[in-house]
Amino acid sequence: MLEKVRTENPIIHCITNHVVSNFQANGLLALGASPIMGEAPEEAAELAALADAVSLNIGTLNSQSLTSMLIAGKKANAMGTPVVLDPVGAGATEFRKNAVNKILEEVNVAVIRCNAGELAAIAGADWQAKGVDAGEGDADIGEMARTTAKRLGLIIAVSGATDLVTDGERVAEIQYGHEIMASITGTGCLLSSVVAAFLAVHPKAHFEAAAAAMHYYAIAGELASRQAELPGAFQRAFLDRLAATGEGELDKFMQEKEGVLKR
Ligand SMILES: Nc1ncnc2c1ncn2[C@@H]1O[C@H](COP(=O)(O)OP(=O)(O)OP(=O)(O)O)[C@@H](O)[C@H]1O
Ligand SMILES: Cc1ncsc1CCO
Ligand SMILES: [Mg+2]
Repeated sequence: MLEKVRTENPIIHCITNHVVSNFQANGLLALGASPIMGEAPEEAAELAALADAVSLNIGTLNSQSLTSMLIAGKKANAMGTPVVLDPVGAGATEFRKNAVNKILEEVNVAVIRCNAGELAAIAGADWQAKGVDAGEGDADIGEMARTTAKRLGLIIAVSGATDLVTDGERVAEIQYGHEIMASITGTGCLLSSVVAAFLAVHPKAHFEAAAAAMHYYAIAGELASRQAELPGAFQRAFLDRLAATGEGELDKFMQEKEGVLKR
């Protein structure tokens, strides 16, 4: 599924936050997609119309960018283009919570890519999120993801030490990755747009595409963690692994892991 992203080079329209915008664009380029960032309401419909997927991220939302997200999301829906939503810090403020609800009411979102704290906010579960970070809680993340995916009729891809992807019925669990991935900002945000890029080229298999994106990303992170121990070096190594990891490297990595588990 990864090679198809590289050969088709999909255009991803990102309305994202100003913390990660550059990292997100570079990560999409490393993957082999074509990012275009743009958040003016005046051009939101045109950008969404030329894109193969739309990636919405509320990390530094304001009323104008919310308007743009609604315009871009609706245009994408009308064109049959997939929309991914990253509800950054959904539980942190009323503004974010209301915005997520409004987007979910007005736009047909294919995948919500979030961390556990954001999922809990959407699910209405008891949870101590920590700003944009996942935080802590007792709720069963798998159960929360499944019931919320079913209720909203979409796919949920929740990241953390273990990633879960579910459409409410099927569940894929990804155990790869490394904790250093959470030590640089925006690994979740970039992941959301990587999911969008995989959806763009697999229109009939969104669940499989989201799971493949999460596998590729976690493995690239774990491979990069073997090359760099500190955040600055890791960010570089991670971009390099996103670019250099192909289907062959993914297969080799998973076979090695399997071997370790069996031993
Ligand atoms: N403890 C961990 N062990 C392994 N992988 C991790 C760990 N924490 C995060 N990751 C990986 O890092 C990536 C980003 O996930 P994370 O849950 O940190 O997103 P996020 O909270 O939305 O990040 P941000 O908002 O800063 O962009 C995922 O690929 C996830 O698998
Ligand atoms: C730190 C931060 N604040 C708003 S968005 C963002 C990027 C990580 O989600
Ligand atoms: Mg996030």
